[in-house]
Amino acid sequence: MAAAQGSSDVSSSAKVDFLKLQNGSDIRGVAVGGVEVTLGITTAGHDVLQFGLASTPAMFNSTLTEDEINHLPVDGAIMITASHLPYNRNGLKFFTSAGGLNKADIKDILEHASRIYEDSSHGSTQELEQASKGEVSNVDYMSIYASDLVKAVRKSAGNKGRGPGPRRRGGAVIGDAPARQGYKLDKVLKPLGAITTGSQFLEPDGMFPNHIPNPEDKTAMKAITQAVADNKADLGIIFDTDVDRSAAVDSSGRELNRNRLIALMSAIVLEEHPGTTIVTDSVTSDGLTTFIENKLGGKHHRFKRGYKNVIDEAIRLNTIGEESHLAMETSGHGALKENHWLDDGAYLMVKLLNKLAAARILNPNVGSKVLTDLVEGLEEASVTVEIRLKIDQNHADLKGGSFRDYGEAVLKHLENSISKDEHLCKAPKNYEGVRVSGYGGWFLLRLSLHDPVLPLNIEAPSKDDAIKLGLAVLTAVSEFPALDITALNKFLQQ
Ligand SMILES: O=P(O)(O)OC[C@H]1O[C@H](O)[C@H](O)[C@@H](O)[C@@H]1O
Repeated sequence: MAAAQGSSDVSSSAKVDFLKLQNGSDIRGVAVGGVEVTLGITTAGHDVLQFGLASTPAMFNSTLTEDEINHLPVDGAIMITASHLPYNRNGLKFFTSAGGLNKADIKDILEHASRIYEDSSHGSTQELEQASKGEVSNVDYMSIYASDLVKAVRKSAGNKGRGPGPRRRGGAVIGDAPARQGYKLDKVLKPLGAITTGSQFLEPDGMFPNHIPNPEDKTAMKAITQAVADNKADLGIIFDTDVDRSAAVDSSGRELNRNRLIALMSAIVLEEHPGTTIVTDSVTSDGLTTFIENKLGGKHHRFKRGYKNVIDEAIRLNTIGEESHLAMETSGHGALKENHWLDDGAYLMVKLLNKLAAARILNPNVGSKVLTDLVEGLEEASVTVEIRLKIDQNHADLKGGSFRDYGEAVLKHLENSISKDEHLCKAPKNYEGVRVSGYGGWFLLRLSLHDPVLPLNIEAPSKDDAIKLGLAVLTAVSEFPALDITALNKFLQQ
């Protein structure tokens, strides 16, 4: 199993000796990992609360919820999920009340686990079960968590009526919960008075038969947009598998994801915290910066790719006296200071529902246009592409070095080459890769966080301009034979 990273920087030692833990999982975790995790924990003498099918943000929340009857809060939580990755992958996310564990903590856990395994007698499952000392209880935590979300939205609506309960145009909030987290719709949206008829793919199915469970995926967004249109709904909401990412669609079918969702969240957060800094990943658009800084009066800090990087940077800014309340990636990961810096797709959607609920107090007929209006003025490029260039790790040109070194060499060469081009200008502030403006648009070439890949993002006002930017990259990278430039050539020849 791969260990997935969470989001905190609590010291490793504080977390080793969990007293009472719980585990929950997305749909594939139920089938694969839950039993083994529980057995491992009880064998070590600790009690386990099993939540069954759960979401990542809920698992973290269970470390904070005060509920003596249900033995809450727990000391630590483990979520079994591989998010949007295929059904045959799995991973673990670990939480304490201080947030998710970071890379160093996880390395520590893995080293501990490996030592314990080596020292153990490698007993059979039956022997382990017999040795088991901790107690296992089942708790329906998702109901507790969902009712807290409902309370949060009701509070925003001044506790009047049932909440946003969209009624215009047939009054529906449509959910597309890629076959995994749909059950939550009934527990959150229905009590708020929303009609959820037309919601789709709600039956848990770990094979993900309908589309990749990823709000960045075009097919996924098309599916929810179609459902909104078919049902004349006010709002569509879509999550990834473990609900730490989300996106929305307004009643006119306009997608509220990627830069647009960051713009929308920034508008909401900057109303509450004027002038605050919004931290985002590196592939956000120039239009987003203009929108945050000129229209909303905030500060845009474009940092690195990776939700953990973005969250940690926002936390760091606060510690050095720069106020930041929102850290968000174009992938749909978003964390708010008010929500313990947890990347929580459900909480982002609650913030949107809050906005809708508050607007309905003034005008009961108002729909999701309230949200769309908040991103009015966000400039968007006509052409937006991401092209991923693979590095062949076995190629002789690597000369035995790592793909990272090779990628760095490509980037260095690109940087030199663009400095000689009068049409191009290097971004004055940039935290990863090479970001360049020119021809009314920009490109960013960087190393992938995990893979032997150099992702290239290009945004431009026209295909011609995008091609000019792409050609500037091609000229520099063609000198590196271990780099597969097929995808770039294909784009340039289209
Ligand atoms: O660097 P890339 O290959 O584009 O991957 C970047 C992505 O990696 C993971 O999925 C992280 O969870 C995301 O936060 C990040 O955006």
